[in-house]
Amino acid sequence: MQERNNEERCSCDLDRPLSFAATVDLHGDVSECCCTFDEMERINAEIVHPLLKRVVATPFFAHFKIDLCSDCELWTDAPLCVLRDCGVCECDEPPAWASQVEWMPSITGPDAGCEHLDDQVVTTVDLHVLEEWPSSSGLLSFLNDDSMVETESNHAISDTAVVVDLRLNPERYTGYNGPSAEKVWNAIHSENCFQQENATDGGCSLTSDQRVYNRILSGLHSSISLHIAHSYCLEMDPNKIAECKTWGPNVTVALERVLNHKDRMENLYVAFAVLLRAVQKVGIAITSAVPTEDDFFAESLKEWKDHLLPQLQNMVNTCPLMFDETSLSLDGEGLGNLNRLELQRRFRHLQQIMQCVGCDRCKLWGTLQTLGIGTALRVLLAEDSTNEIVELSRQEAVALVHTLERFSSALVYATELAATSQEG
Ligand SMILES: Cc1cc2nc3c(=O)[nH]c(=O)nc-3n(C[C@H](O)[C@H](O)[C@H](O)COP(=O)(O)OP(=O)(O)OC[C@H]3O[C@@H](n4cnc5c(N)ncnc54)[C@H](O)[C@@H]3O)c2cc1C
Repeated sequence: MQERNNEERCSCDLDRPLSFAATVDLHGDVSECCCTFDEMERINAEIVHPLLKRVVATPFFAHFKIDLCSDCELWTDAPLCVLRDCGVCECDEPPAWASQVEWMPSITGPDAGCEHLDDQVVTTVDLHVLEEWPSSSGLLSFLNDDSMVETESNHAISDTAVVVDLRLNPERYTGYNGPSAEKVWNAIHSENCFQQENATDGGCSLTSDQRVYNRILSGLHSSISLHIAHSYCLEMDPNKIAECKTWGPNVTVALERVLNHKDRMENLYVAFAVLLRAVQKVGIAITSAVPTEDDFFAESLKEWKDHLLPQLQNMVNTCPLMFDETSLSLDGEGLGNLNRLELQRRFRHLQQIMQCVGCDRCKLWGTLQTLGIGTALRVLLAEDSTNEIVELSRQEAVALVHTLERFSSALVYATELAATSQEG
């Protein structure tokens, strides 16, 4: 990580006395970043979060394609779900663009081979995604020698993949827990994350890139926990099987899982900073991923291009970076030396782990955010010196923006839940 002098440091002069971070004893610069907790919190609350919410509510950014039927290849899974909300609602009315699909699966309606989906199923395929996938060789392919991170653009779309409307499938409490969830989180933290080895000098043996990688995944976990705490089932419906009657915030869950753990909170800030920097850096590619001649996406393009993107670009000029990707450079010092194949291997493993999530709704959001994180690292690790132009597939653009929105919302929820706990 390059040291910045005082002039280069973040100094967004936003006049609002809000500091949730201070209330949970987080002061000064966020680790691995070049911004304080306070600055990051304010920028998110005042600029980024309100605009992101508008962007992800539009049709382009609200649709994501996923294969919920993929099997867990790593172990035999025994999921435990208590709510119907574990399921994913697919689009009842497929969006107009979905009707242009050239390829259709042989079975319409519920897929016989997919036990996860018991709602009415519309097995449509996103033509835009299909178009981008096979032509991904023209993109930054992470499977060739220059590759670093394998992302979805390297994978073929499976026959059982479905388009889902994320607005109908909010990330919230589903009741997924027990050994299945435990095993997934354990695989993420104890196998996929870089493990600390005892350094001879007794110090930290992880390099900066390894620490950032670990922090992003821990930040993802914090974000998921805060979304659960923010939309928790407070009372089950006694008249219906496995349905929730009353939804609301659960402060105890927020405190126990995240707010009382400074490291988990800090890692959420790091994850937010990394994703924000990636979205800033690749803004033009996100614009390019939105079809321009399709009226269905006009609002999506407008919200992104006319509102959020200019603000993000403005922030680059007026407020120095929150995260400096040169600290991740593969040619730099420290973990810059991270082996490209090793990073690729870890992401492939992470994708496999997400296939083992035993609840459809959780799998949807876990998979989307894995792709968002992978895309962010791909963007930040692209070598500027070669003037590499990063292109994003539809899926990557949606996942990247949505993952930033998840982390951004989680920071806001943390503030709200902490305030509620102090009131009580
Ligand atoms: C990918 C994925 C998505 C999920 N999505 C949902 C969902 O949408 N809705 C839902 O209700 N449930 C979801 N779950 C389940 C949920 O995350 C919890 O596993 C479950 O609620 C049980 O929580 P727990 O209290 O046992 O702790 P868990 O959250 O399962 O944590 C397990 C252990 O991980 C460690 N840990 C916790 N937080 C962090 C952190 N931030 N950084 C590092 N280590 C940490 C702690 O040692 C903790 O004991 C998901 C699980 C996974 C794996």
